[in-house]
Amino acid sequence: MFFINKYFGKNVIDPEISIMFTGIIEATGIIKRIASSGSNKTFWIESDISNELKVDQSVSHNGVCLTVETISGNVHSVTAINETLKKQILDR
Ligand SMILES: Cc1nc2c(=O)[nH]c(=O)nc-2n(C[C@H](O)[C@H](O)[C@H](O)CO)c1C
Repeated sequence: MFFINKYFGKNVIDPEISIMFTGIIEATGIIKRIASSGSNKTFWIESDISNELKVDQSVSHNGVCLTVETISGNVHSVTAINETLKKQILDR
């Protein structure tokens, strides 16, 4: 599940406690599919706000800003490059 915010959010990572997302959470999304292409990963996410998004819009997912690539009904897709996957918590 992703926490989705159309604006910038911030992840606060405390290994003793867990991971807390700070910022206004506009929606939660369910990951419907993940596909790898080289070291990149594309996520298809179903959410109540997916159909309000625009292609090329920067949307925060668990505090990580990702660019919307496709929108189909209530599912949108984003791709995280390896650099992002290494630094962030998207695929854990
Ligand atoms: C707008 C945006 N879009 C993407 C994206 O589509 N895919 C991606 O992997 N990274 C993007 N980034 C950068 C990340 O939010 C993040 O700040 C950097 O990868 C550093 O961890 C940004 C800022």
